[in-house]
Amino acid sequence: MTERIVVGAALLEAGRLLAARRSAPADLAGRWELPGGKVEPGEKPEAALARELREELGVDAEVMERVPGVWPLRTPFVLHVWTARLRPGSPAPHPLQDHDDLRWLEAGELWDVDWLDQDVPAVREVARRLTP
Ligand SMILES: Nc1nc2c([nH]c(=O)n2[C@H]2C[C@H](O)[C@@H](COP(=O)(O)OP(=O)(O)OP(=O)(O)O)O2)c(=O)[nH]1
Repeated sequence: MTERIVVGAALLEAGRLLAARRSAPADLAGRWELPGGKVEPGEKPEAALARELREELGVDAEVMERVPGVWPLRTPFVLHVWTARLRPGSPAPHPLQDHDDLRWLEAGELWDVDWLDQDVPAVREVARRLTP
C-alpha cells in the first residue's frame, strides 16, 4: 500500500514547543499532537504544512528543517516532522480547527501533556533540539 504522509510541525518560539489538543475524532480527542495534517496529492510537504498551520491555527509560519525520522501512524499514514517558526507579524496561534487547546511548552514541561502514543518518539526527537 502506498504510504500517505502526514506533516507535523514542531512550531518553536523562544525555546518553547507548541502542543495542540485534538478535538476529534473521538478516539484521538483530548490527546496532544503536533499541529499539521495530510499532504494532498501533488502538494509539497512544506507547502502542506504551512497551509495546515494557517487553516488550523491562523498563523503565518515559516517551515524550517526536517526533523529526521518517519513515524508510523494508522496505516497507510506516516508522520514527517518539520521545525517551523512564526513569521514576523504573524497572528498568535488559536485553536480554529481540529483542536480545542494549545500550550507552549518549555523544555522541562514537554512531558506534562498526554501526547498521542505515536507522537512520543517524534516529540523525543524534537526535545533534543530544545534542550540547551
Ligand atoms: N496533524 C497530526 N495528525 C496526527 C498526528 N499524530 C497522529 O497520529 N495523527 C493522525 C491523526 C489523523 O488520523 C491524521 C492526520 O489527519 P488530520 O485530521 O490532522 O489531517 P487533515 O487536517 O488533512 O484533515 P482531513 O483530511 O481529515 O480533513 O494523522 C500529529 O502529530 N499531527
